[in-house]
Amino acid sequence: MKIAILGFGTVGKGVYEIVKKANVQTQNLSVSHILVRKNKPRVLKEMTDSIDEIVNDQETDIVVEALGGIEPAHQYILKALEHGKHVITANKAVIAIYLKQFSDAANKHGVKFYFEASVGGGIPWIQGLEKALRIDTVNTISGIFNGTSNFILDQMSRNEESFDEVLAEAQKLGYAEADPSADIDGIDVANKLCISADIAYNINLQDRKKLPIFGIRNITLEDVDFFSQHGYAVKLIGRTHQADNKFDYVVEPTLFAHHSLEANTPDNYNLISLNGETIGKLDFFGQGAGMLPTANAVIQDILDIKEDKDHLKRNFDKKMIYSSEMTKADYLVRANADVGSLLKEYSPTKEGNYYLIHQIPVGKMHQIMQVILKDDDSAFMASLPQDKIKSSDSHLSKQEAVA
Ligand SMILES: NC(=O)C1=CN([C@@H]2O[C@H](COP(=O)(O)OP(=O)(O)OC[C@H]3O[C@@H](n4cnc5c(N)ncnc54)[C@H](OP(=O)(O)O)[C@@H]3O)[C@@H](O)[C@H]2O)C=CC1
Ligand SMILES: N[C@@H](CC=O)C(=O)O
Repeated sequence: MKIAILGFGTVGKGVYEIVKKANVQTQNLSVSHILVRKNKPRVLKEMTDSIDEIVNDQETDIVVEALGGIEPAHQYILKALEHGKHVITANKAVIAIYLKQFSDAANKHGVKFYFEASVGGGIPWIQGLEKALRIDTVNTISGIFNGTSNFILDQMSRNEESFDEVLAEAQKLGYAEADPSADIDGIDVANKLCISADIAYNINLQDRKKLPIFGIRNITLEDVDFFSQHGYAVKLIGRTHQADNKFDYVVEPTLFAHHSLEANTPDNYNLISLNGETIGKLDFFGQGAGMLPTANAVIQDILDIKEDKDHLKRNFDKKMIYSSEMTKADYLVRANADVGSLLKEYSPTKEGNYYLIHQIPVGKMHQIMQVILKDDDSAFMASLPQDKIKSSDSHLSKQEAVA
């Protein structure tokens, strides 16, 4: 099979490297083209700057899109599908918006559109989710979906390195997005959660403007220490659950007890869980970012196409209602401004600059946080796992009540 790779950065190079290694599974694969920008030197004979040359090449079977971003990735994927090429992409930003359009185009032109690498890097998450859905309704999806933010939080807590230092390291290691604000502001998690929810619920969740998304941009070493003193590690989490034709959805920092699986997910690793009716809780763990793990997931899709393996078919046309009130949680909010009055309905208690708020609807907490940020743009918040905060030995239950 001949493969064209669009984009020769971290992922594109990883795919090229694995195909070139030509092991037993991949020995009949070869790279026909590599799309690079006009101004780039052509250091490999496969390089071209013409997408038309690629889609019009009768011998190219599969196009691997690894450019990133929305345009021209969106147009190039459609063009390749319309020219009868199978398409594989790792680009969650473009899939989160156009999954239905790509799937419809692939069906129309009798080709496959696969995207395992787009969520969870090297973890076979999409495949695991689709397999669970063959039998079960999946009610909950949650977990650590971003390698860069996990690497940052892990290094901050283990080595007391500053946020900026660790972010620079994550960029050097090829974990971060071209614009790393997607990693630290929760947008990348939101894209991956959106793709997962689209598949799990068979919906087309395109408009995420009103969804609660809060990242780790404002976290400090002092926050990490404070949480740790109280027995918790902080992780950036994506979470959705459905019931009675409604679903909720949130991206936010969350605290986990030191002994939990989440707290022990290190480096660039992801931990994604689903809950199905008969299977119960299933956890998926592995490297969520990085050149070779991500390229490995792309090659798995290539081999599925080579072996003519179908993935789950979805039309993404179910209508469900998003509810911001479906779930309540306890939160810790760190703010320099006096925010007690904003939160008084939820019995806040206070320790230093940290407010503990009880059982507030998730959507409401995110709305209030937007107000708090207007007074203190360095404020931070994290939710708490329900079963932990109520334990009588928790230091957090011994805080002062806010008048
Ligand atoms: N890195 C990772 O661990 C993972 C990445 N992904 C996804 O994979 C995709 C690629 O990521 P990654 O490889 O890390 O990104 P990189 O920035 O390392 O690579 C992208 C490459 O594509 C090139 N490129 C961008 N636009 C064009 C264009 N119009 N024509 C030709 N070349 C272009 C870039 O060139 P230039 O540098 O000149 O802009 C760059 O060389 C992204 O969607 C990302 O979200 C998914 C899972 C994991
Ligand atoms: N920037 C992303 C790359 C993989 O999806 C991450 O850090 O998880």
